[in-house]
Amino acid sequence: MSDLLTVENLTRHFPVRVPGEGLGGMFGKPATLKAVDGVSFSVDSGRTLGVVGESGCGKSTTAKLVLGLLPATSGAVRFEGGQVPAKRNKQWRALRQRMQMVYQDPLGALARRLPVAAQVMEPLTVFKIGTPAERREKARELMAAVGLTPHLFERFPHELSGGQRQRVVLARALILEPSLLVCDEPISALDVSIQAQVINLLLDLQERFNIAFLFISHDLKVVRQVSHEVAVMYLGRIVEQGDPEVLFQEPAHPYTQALVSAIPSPWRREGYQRIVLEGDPPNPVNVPSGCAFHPRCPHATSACREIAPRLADIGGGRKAACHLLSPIGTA
Ligand SMILES: Nc1ncnc2c1ncn2[C@@H]1O[C@H](COP(=O)(O)OP(=O)(O)OP(=O)(O)O)[C@@H](O)[C@H]1O
Repeated sequence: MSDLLTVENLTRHFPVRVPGEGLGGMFGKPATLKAVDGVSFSVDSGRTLGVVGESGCGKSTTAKLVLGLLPATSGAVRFEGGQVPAKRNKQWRALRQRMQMVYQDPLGALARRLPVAAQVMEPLTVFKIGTPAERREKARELMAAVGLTPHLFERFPHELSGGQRQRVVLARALILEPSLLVCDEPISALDVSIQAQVINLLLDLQERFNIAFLFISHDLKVVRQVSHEVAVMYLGRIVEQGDPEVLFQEPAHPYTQALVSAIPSPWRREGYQRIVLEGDPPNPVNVPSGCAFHPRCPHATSACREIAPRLADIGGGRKAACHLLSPIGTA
């Protein structure tokens, strides 16, 4: 199975201004915010890579870089054998047909004054695919595939429930037959009772259409359920990556251990204690030296304060960026 999506050493730094001292600091000192800082991964056809990490760790920025919605500062994204271009040119538009995005807020993603069937059909019109009758037929097919009944087809988004709207968004994303769906918190705006339905639908669609997912969420339970592989991000970097069952049962990196320890029990091993992280929440403008996690890490040594660990193989198909887990080597 060859990689569908390969991300190599991707970085995105934002120029920002931070409050400074004296009069000159009134307007803020220029600084660099490292939202994504050297991220590499790959996703195979029909597989799911789940990306987790606390707010601000760079998940959404990674998604935008993959889709070419944001230019990278450095690094590369390869999709279906081609480089995703930095500019929105003809090649980018062709690739974008094959990778689609599902956002958190389905209402915000849909036009208010257009019946949902017309919105599902729209990508075919934009890309001039098929005749009007063929487009209508394809839209009906897709809406049925995501579990929308015909009496809803001509309704407006505000006349649907949150779950139905997310189904519309999915039908529209699938109509161009993408091979990759980038899902950024796709269920977090939905009622808990509906979340499971949408997750089951995503799993079903993946099996039927062999779609790969880059699945971003802060909900570790959902990520464990849907993912074939999980990447844990901290301050713009992947700190641990591997099979979800192993990673969630036996988290190796101290940060993953803390994340997993916060998940309500049946998941936790017997005797597994909740780990409360000390120290301030991370600031991507002022990334700590060495291992960025060291100020909050209960096991940090002097080496951790000085040398940035690289993401290295720690056995069992797992990778971690931690000096405690692999011999010292810088990132
Ligand atoms: N356009 C921008 N300009 C400056 N900073 C930005 C910009 N976009 C994102 N950031 C910063 O980059 C960092 C990563 O943001 P990102 O949205 O990728 O995080 P996230 O992990 O998706 O967070 P959340 O789970 O809250 O959505 C944050 O510190 C954010 O404030």
